Amino acid sequence: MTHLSVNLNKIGLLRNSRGRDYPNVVEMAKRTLDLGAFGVTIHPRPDQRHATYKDAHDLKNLLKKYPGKELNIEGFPDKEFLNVVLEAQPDQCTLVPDDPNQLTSDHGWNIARDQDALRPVIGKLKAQGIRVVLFMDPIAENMKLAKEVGADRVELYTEEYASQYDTEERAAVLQRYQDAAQAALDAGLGVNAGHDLDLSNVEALCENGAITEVSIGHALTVEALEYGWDNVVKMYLEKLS
Ligand SMILES: CC(=O)[C@@H](O)[C@H](O)COP(=O)(O)O
Ligand SMILES: NCC(=O)COP(=O)(O)O
Repeated sequence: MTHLSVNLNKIGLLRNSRGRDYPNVVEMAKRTLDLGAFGVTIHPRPDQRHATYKDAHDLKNLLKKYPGKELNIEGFPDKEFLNVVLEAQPDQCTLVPDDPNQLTSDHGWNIARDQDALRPVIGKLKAQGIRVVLFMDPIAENMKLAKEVGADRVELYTEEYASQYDTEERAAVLQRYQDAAQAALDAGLGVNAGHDLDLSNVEALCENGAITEVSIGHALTVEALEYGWDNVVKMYLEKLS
């Protein structure tokens, strides 16, 4: 079984588009957890275009009422982001090497280049009992270094898997992700995955059991326009069970 963490960024985007608290991110998180999701994720970006730093605190307060469920906060570890994470104390923090002006996340860490910056950040988060995840491209050779800089898990960046899923490259690409996941496990890391996963491609990625948690938001929100939020969350839970 793979845990489902629903990314609420697009709920935040809809909310921010009218300047009122509707839809309410905390209400959607509560609804999602009550449906059986393992957790919720937000990825607040410096411009707070969708998820906000206030959402981090509000969601943390909600999760206090859900023992065993988790809050995952993703983002680039700049000073403001780290202050928010250290205040909010999520269960998990996924560090993502995004520039502020990126449309969305589109690459994993270059740990060999960034290790001196990452080590103290990871140490500070872990000292607070926060599980630390590094957002990584599916390159098996890089997994040992993720462990060496102190990460607890990696999150495999799955855009390439998703974009190749409906092509004849599917099997080869999936094998590369499975090899990267196994290399992470062999290095003593847990394995998460996310970005562009959807109802059609999530099952094949997770069926060998190597992946502990997927975080899904964009496609899930779009699919909910067709099937309804509750039905879509239940559909993912069924596929990941
Ligand atoms: C790291 C990752 O893949 C997700 O957090 C993704 O970046 C969502 O961000 P947007 O919702 O801004 O696309
Ligand atoms: N880490 C991936 C995530 O949180 C959601 O990515 P997406 O499903 O919005 O592409």
